[in-house]
Amino acid sequence: MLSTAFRRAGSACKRAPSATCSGALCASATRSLQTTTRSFITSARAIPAHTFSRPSLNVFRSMATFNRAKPHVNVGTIGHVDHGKTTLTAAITKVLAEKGGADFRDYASIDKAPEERARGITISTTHVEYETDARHYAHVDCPGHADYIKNMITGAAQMDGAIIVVSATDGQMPQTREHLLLAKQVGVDKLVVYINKVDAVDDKEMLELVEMEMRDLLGEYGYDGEETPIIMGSALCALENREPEIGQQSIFKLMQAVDDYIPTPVRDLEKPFLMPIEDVFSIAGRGTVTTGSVERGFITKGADVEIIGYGETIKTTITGVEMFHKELDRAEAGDNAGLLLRGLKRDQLRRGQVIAKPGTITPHKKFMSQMYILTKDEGGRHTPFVENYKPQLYARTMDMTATLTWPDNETGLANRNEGKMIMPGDNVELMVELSNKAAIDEGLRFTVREGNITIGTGVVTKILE
Ligand SMILES: Nc1nc2c(ncn2[C@@H]2O[C@H](COP(=O)(O)OP(=O)(O)OP(=O)(O)O)[C@@H](O)[C@H]2O)c(=O)[nH]1
Ligand SMILES: [Mg+2]
Repeated sequence: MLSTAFRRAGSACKRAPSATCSGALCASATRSLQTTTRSFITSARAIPAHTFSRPSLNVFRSMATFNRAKPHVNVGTIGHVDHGKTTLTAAITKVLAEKGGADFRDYASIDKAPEERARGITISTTHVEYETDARHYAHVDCPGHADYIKNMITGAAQMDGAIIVVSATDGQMPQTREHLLLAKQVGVDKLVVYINKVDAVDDKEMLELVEMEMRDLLGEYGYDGEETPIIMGSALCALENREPEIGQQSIFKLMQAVDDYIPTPVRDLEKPFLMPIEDVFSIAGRGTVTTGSVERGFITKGADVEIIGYGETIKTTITGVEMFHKELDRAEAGDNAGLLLRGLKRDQLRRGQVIAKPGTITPHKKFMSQMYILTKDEGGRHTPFVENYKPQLYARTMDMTATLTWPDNETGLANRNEGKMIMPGDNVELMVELSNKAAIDEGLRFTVREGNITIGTGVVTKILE
């Protein structure tokens, strides 16, 4: 238990440094470590020493050692309340643990999700890890609907693919649709469907109907309704070692489908180069240097680049790469670098622009977004806001005034308020117009603030202009 806490504390910091996480062992991770340690100590006190030491030893003995050389993929369970997301998560770890590919995590330990903070929002999520023969997975399960929404919008636990759980007894329900829509919005392009609770349904036709309806629904939300794998089974049977056909076997089938159908994500290093400018200096005799943290790809001396944002795009060449006051040939994703630019004056450059491989990102002013508006308790607004609200938008290193308007064609999820008021706690689709051009791409995450208050957090879903 303690070791899991340490692992979690360590892994929490693989996130990109943000306002709440400054790299190394960030505050939130330390806090969750402390909380877990504290609860560990409290619970230990209640149990006689002999019963305490034995299970904890077994935990260490049974610990799976994961093969980090395998491709890593982030997945998660999504779907309507009570359809069996947590039971399935526990079942996957149980079935894979028997092959040495996981540490079994029981239902209670998954459902007792620790609270994390991302972009000022409290989100409860549990991460479990396991591996198949082909890949290593980090899997996220949230205890409540609101946590799924925040998690998907902030990308606090980003998913490269998802397992959507649908109960055979209910079929698709409102949150099945809502999670499907959100997943598509935030760029989860491939899903696998698990039709759960097959043990509770005798009628074969009923199962076929649920499958047919799911295929239609997938198509409706822009997924491939024909190709998407749909697995039928019972997570509870798998967890309780009953009816292996629909229990354990269904978990193997599910993981095979996840291995085969959800693609391995492109690593940051393999993406085209992009570095947001943090600062600009002019160095006598050498020229203009910009500093920043390389977001993706790599750059070498002599490469052609574009500077995008605020005004016209500028073309130039990198004449030097520096790190730790040393001149180098190359900087790559994750590095803090200084880049020397040919023929540019200091006043042509500013924080908030990005330096990118030519043609890979373009400047825009207007886009669609999916946003979560923070509640008062999360430090957000106390009151609703109306159309043409103008907060400050922060993304990468830039901040600009943004005008928020309601989209013309409202989707089912957007703008629940008939009176066109957005309430704290809402999850809405909003149109954003920036005061200036900025390097924007679909999937870019941002926050909006007013004064010292974080109003909301969002993700770019579609470029408009
Ligand atoms: N009969 C049957 N019941 C199941 C199965 N899987 C889960 N359940 C039951 O369904 C209920 C809900 O399961 P959970 O795993 O908590 O569902 P969830 O989707 O995580 O629920 P929330 O996190 O509250 O949204 C529990 O009582 C489970 O025991 C199954 O395969 N068969
Ligand atoms: Mg659950």
